[in-house]
Amino acid sequence: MSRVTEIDSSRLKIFLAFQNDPLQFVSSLLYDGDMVSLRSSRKRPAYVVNSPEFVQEILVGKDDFFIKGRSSSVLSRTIGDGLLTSEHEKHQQQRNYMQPVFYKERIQAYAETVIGEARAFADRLTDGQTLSVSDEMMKLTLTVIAQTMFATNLEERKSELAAAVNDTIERSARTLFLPFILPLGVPTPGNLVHRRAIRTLETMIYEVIDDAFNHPEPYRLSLLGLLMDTKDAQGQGIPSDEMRNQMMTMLLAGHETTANLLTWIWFSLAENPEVEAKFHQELDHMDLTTGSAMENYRKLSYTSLIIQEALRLYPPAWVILRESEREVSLLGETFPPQSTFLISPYALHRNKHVFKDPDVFRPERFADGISKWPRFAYFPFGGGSRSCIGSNFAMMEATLILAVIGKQFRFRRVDTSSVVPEPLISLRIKGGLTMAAYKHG
Ligand code: HEM
Repeated sequence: MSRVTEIDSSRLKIFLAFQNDPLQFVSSLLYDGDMVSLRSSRKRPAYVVNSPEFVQEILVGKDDFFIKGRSSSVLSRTIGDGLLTSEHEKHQQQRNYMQPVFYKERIQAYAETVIGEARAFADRLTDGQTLSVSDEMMKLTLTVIAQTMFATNLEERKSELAAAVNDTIERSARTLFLPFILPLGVPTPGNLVHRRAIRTLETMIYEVIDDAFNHPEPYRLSLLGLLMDTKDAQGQGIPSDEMRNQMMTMLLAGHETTANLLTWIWFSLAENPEVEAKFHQELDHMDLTTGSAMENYRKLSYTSLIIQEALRLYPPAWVILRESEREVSLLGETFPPQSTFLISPYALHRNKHVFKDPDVFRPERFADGISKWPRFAYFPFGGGSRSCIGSNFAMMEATLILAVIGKQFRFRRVDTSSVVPEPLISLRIKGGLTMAAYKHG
């Protein structure tokens, strides 16, 4: 019997349902079969993948049959050919030269920066202050990325650059699932906003690259320093437009994801006082001002469970897209070239047959590890050759930011409006999240 089922609806209805509410759409198909065909065009069929086995086959087993396809074309309008968007040998080559930025020793040094920035943020907060937690987390993670990856202090340009990153992400997300992609050169209002945002980011990036060539020493241990030192077999260095692409990649991939995750966590802690109490109990027993940042990070075991649970319920990368380049056989089923596969961690992480009470925020479910679930039932950082290169960095960053701020403050919502997830490039809270900060301890 085929493991591919066909959805019982017209193409137009499917298209509209997806456009209207992508999360609801993918979730509604979760129990309709291991792989659900969307009855899209015969030439370019599309499928929603529901079974961890198929996910593993696509991301790992048969990964060389697939490219990122549409998601790459949309993002490359901003990033160019960077690690997130490049394909084939070029991707492999870029992954090899970028990997050392994420070596353990480097992460240790970044951890000190994270602690410093989180502490500066907490020191500025006052008891009873109302703030946009979503905006503040964006600015905080942007500062961290700029310091660790580009050895650059953004200071007063933080808000402008955060807004520019936001614009590029919003414009890219709005384009991702449109029936056709209008070239960026067409002067629609949306494209003009997008182009302006790219210019803002590029100006900062090229200023930093110029400065790094003139005064290399301060940049030596950053991504930029690594890019400047990298040579190919012929002794050729990386051209500055490729450096620009990799820096743009880090701005887009490495800051919004973590900021959204943190925002979801502050929301979840406020909604789940028992979890919040255990979180504070862990922090009360720790002195984050002594010992190395990395040592402290390793001791924050309950905080780490909270993060894993938030990554389950609110995975920033809510969808992973793949397109087959040629005919491919997956677990005995054959799919034609140019088939699109929609893999949604958001939907799969809520499978009631895998996770008991899937909608409940319960960090303890991770206490004895994840090996009790099928592989790829839980995969917030993707998998295979395209898995997240920054996953260790992200876990360290989120843990230390939560701990440093959580040691002094708790947050409460200031209104009762419902919190709605918004699936852009990464999963946000629609309209942001405003909360009040209260000092404790
Ligand atoms: C909670 C935070 C994060 C989450 C949930 C996340 C998730 C992901 C996922 C699922 C992928 C794979 C996408 C695919 O297969 O199509 C990915 C790729 C990537 N991520 Fe992350 N990410 C996070 C943070 C970061 C950070 C902090 C950085 C950099 C400092 C980063 C850099 C990248 C890059 C460069 C890629 C592309 C890797 C490649 O294709 O070789 N991410 N991320």
